[in-house]
Amino acid sequence: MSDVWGDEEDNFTYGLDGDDRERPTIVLMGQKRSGKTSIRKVVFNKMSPNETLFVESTAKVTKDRIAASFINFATQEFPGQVCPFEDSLNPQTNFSRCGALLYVIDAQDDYNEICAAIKKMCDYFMRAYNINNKIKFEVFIHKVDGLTDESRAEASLEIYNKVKEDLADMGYDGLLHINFYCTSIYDHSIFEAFSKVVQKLITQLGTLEKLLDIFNSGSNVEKSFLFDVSSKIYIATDTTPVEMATYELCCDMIDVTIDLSAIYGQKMEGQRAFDENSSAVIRLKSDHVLFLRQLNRHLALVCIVRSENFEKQGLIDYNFKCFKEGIEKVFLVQKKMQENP
Ligand SMILES: Nc1nc2c(ncn2[C@@H]2O[C@H](COP(=O)(O)OP(=O)(O)OP(=O)(O)O)[C@@H](O)[C@H]2O)c(=O)[nH]1
Repeated sequence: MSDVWGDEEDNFTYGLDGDDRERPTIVLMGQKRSGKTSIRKVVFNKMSPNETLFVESTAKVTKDRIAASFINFATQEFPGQVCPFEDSLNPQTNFSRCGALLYVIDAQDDYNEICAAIKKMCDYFMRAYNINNKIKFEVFIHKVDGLTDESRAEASLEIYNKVKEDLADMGYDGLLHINFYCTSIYDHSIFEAFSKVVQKLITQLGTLEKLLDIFNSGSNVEKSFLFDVSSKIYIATDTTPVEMATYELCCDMIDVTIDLSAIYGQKMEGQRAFDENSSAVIRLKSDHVLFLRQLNRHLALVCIVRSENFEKQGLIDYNFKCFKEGIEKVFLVQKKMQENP
C-alpha cells in the first residue's frame, strides 16, 4: 500500500469492519501462470504491471489481509497446481466464509488449455456451491490486452458458451449465477472488474447508490464514485451507467492528488499530507470539472461536473456535508445491528 496511509491497521470510525472470524474472503483460483498473483499485487499492493513479469510462481496457498483500506477483506490464492478441495486444506471452513470465488482464465492460452481450465473451474464452482450457496461466482477472462477487440469478443462468447455447456452437463446450469469480465493489468479494466466483485459483498450498496443519486441531482453532478482511495476500487457509484473513460479520469485524479500531496503537501507534526480533510479540484479542457473530497481516511467522493454547474460551491459543500453524514449513519446502523443482532 502507498505510504501516505502507512501500513498499520488503524481504527477508522466506520467501515467494513469485522473481526477475523467474520471477515469475508475473496478466493482466487485459476491455472498456473494465469495471472492471479499479478492481479492481487497490482490491485492491492500498487505493483506496476511490468514488475509482475518477475513475480515467481506461487507454491502454496497464500492468504492476505487487505490492510490500510476501507475494504476489510482477505484474499486467498490457490496456486494452479493445488486442488482447493483437498481435505488437508479445510475446504469446509474456507468456502463457508468465502464471499466471492474468482476464477482467472488466461485468454491468451490456446483453445485446449482454455477448455481444460473451464472444465476444472466448473467442477470447483460446483463443489464450492455445495458448501456455500451464497458465494458469488466471478470469472476474469484475463490478459485481454494481447487480443484485438474482435477476438476479445469472440473469446468471451466462446468461454461463456463452453461454461454454460459444462454446467448443463453437470446439471448445474441455472443454479449457479456466474459473472464474466474481460480484464488486463495493463489498463483500468482490472480495477473496474474488482470494484464490481467487491460491491457485491457490500450489503449497504443499494443505500449508497441512492445517496449518490441524491447528491448528484442536488448538486447537478454528472457522475460520482465513492472510492476506496488506497486500492482505487470504487465501492459504489450512482445509478447512471459507468463509462470507462470517466472512471479512468477519476482514478487518475486520485493518483495525481496523492502524488502532489506527498510532494508539496504541508505536513504538520504527526499528520499526513493527505488525510480525511483533503480535497482537490481539476478543471478539464472539455469544460468539465473533476473534484475530490475525502469522507474519512480511506474513502473519497470523486465527481465530474459541467463547469457552469460548479459555480455554486456553497451548495456543493452543503450537499457534501449531508452526504457524508448520511454515509456515516448507514455504516453506524450496520455496526449497531451487528452488535445487537
Ligand atoms: N499480457 C498480460 N500478462 C499478464 C497479465 N496479468 C499477468 N500477466 C503475466 O502473467 C504471468 C504469470 O502471472 P502470475 O501472476 O505469476 O500468475 P499466477 O496465476 O499467480 O501463477 P501461479 O502462481 O503459477 O499459479 C506474469 O509474467 C505476468 O506478468 C495481463 O493482464 N496481461
